Amino acid sequence: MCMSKKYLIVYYSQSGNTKSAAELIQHVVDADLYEIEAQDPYPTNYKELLKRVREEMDENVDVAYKPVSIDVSSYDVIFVGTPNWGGKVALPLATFLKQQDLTGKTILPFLSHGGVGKQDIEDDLKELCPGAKVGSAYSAFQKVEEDDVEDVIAWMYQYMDRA
Ligand SMILES: Cc1cc2nc3c(=O)[nH]c(=O)nc-3n(C[C@H](O)[C@H](O)[C@H](O)COP(=O)(O)O)c2cc1C
Repeated sequence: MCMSKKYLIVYYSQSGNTKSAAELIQHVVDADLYEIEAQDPYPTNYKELLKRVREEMDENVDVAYKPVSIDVSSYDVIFVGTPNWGGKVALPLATFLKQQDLTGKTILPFLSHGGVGKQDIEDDLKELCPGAKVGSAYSAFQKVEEDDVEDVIAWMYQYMDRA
């Protein structure tokens, strides 16, 4: 991967799994790292969390996120990390992405899932980031460990010439 490019990692993580992948990526590539958080924190109780997210998805809510100062225009490659939420990008991160102009940017998605894999998350990202080049996602079951670093490097290096 060309090191003169500027790299950003932006992610949402409800229970820390996507965060572990974000931190592993930052271990490999010199990137600025930002976490998106919901303005109104989600319940810690899993049933209540699912209920709220289901309602927000049904009602197509743009879930607000806590103010964060990221100027995406200064980056060439943006690693975007999300948990799989019903085959979609986590809602506060989706709101953030919708509000950015990512035209011409390379988006490298990574995600954590609970057993179903990446489903339609790449397509969801393409819709959320019109004009961006969205690569194929690195997908992890729950948390990544240090041992996964070789897989992460192999995934990143697919984009060496293009990113
Ligand atoms: C609202 C919600 C919806 C989810 N939907 C799915 C799903 O459709 N498929 C799946 O494999 N996992 C699903 N999961 C599980 C998460 O993707 C999984 O636990 C992930 O590791 C969480 O990452 P995080 O710790 O970064 O939040 C869902 C979790 C939540 C909270």
